[in-house]
Amino acid sequence: MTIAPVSDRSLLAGAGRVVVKVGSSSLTGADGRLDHAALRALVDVLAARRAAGVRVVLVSSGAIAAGIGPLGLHSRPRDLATAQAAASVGQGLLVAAYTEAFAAHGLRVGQVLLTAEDTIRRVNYRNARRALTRLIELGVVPIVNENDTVATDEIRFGDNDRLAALVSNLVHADAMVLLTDVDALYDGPPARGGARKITTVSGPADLVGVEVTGRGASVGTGGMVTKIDAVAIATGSGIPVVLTSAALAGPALAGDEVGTWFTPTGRRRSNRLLWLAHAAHTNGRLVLDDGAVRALQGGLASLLPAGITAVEGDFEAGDPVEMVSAAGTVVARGLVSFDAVEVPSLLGRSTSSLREEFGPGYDRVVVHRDDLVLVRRPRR
Ligand SMILES: Nc1ncnc2c1ncn2[C@@H]1O[C@H](COP(=O)(O)OP(=O)(O)O)[C@@H](O)[C@H]1O
Ligand SMILES: N[C@@H](CCC(=O)OP(=O)(O)O)C(=O)O
Repeated sequence: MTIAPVSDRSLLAGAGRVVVKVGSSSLTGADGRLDHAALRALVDVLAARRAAGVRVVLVSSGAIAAGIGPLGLHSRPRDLATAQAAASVGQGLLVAAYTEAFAAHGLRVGQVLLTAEDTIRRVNYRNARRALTRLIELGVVPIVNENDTVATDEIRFGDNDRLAALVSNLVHADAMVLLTDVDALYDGPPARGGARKITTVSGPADLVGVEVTGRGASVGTGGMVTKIDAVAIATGSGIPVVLTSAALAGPALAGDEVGTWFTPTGRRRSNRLLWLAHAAHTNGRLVLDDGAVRALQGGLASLLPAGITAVEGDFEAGDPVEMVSAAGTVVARGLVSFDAVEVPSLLGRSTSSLREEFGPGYDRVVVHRDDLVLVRRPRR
């Protein structure tokens, strides 16, 4: 007797915990303002999944879009300060709309605002994880967004796609669903015409030749590029992803054959430093000698002062920095334990000579291995 192959997507139908991310483009009308009917339609679908026993965490964009109308703006603000002001006004309205729509189904929501830093600093990370876990246990639907008002240009997600991938990892989601304004990934920007739909992606090799652009809808940010980055983070840590349109959220969550299905490529792993591995911005660079590069790539070593040949940038202890080889290849990212001004006097020195000269406290590692993540360049 032959057993019919079980579609991977059946995983979704039986998932216990799912992170759903909805983009600004799916929540706004042609005028760029919040589309309440679209929001309610999404909530109806999510509430039905909750009723079926699935714990849903919603990562929702739309704060800036929701602030456009009330502030009398005509389009999405380009400068950071006005975008932050719009997010400040819009986030309250967005969550009020969700609170009302979920309440119609007898469900409570909880607002969770995160910054990129919350996903790398150990204390913040643990806090965020604890709070999200408790909300889920209490039967609340967490509604997550980036804390736009305090996020700085230097360290921010900017789009919610990667944030959703990190949240998926944080809450140990069984699957992540990315909802946008196209029904699937295509082999080129669909607006151009002639592009073909891709139904399954089993690994990076399936993306070779696929053209994705960073320009999305006028209210969205990051286009398909940040979604593919988010997919790499999630699938690389064992979480399958479905990418489809908000209109197909119901079938997607039920495990039907809609959108693009991305199969996991890696295993679940320690996740605190995931964002650091994929961060666009670091505050400085440490140049390493060959021995230090080999030691870090071995996977067990911390970075000692003796392996550093040069320091670049202006950082403080606790900031994210890149570690590069003599040829300039990024080997790792990590949280540094000295200020930039302190490092030059440590260069090339053994920890015992540092202790003798500067006293205890200066014999510590420059980047501890618990605060360090190796960088493997994505193949595009
Ligand atoms: N290869 C591709 N396949 C599908 N969509 C693509 C592709 N390349 C670019 N896009 C664009 O990405 C857009 C979605 O990104 P974005 O506007 O940032 O959405 P969201 O607000 O949902 O995050 C789509 O509207 C589409 O035009
Ligand atoms: N935090 C921002 C999200 C930025 C954004 O537009 O993201 P997305 O639509 O998901 O590409 C907001 O709520 O407006």
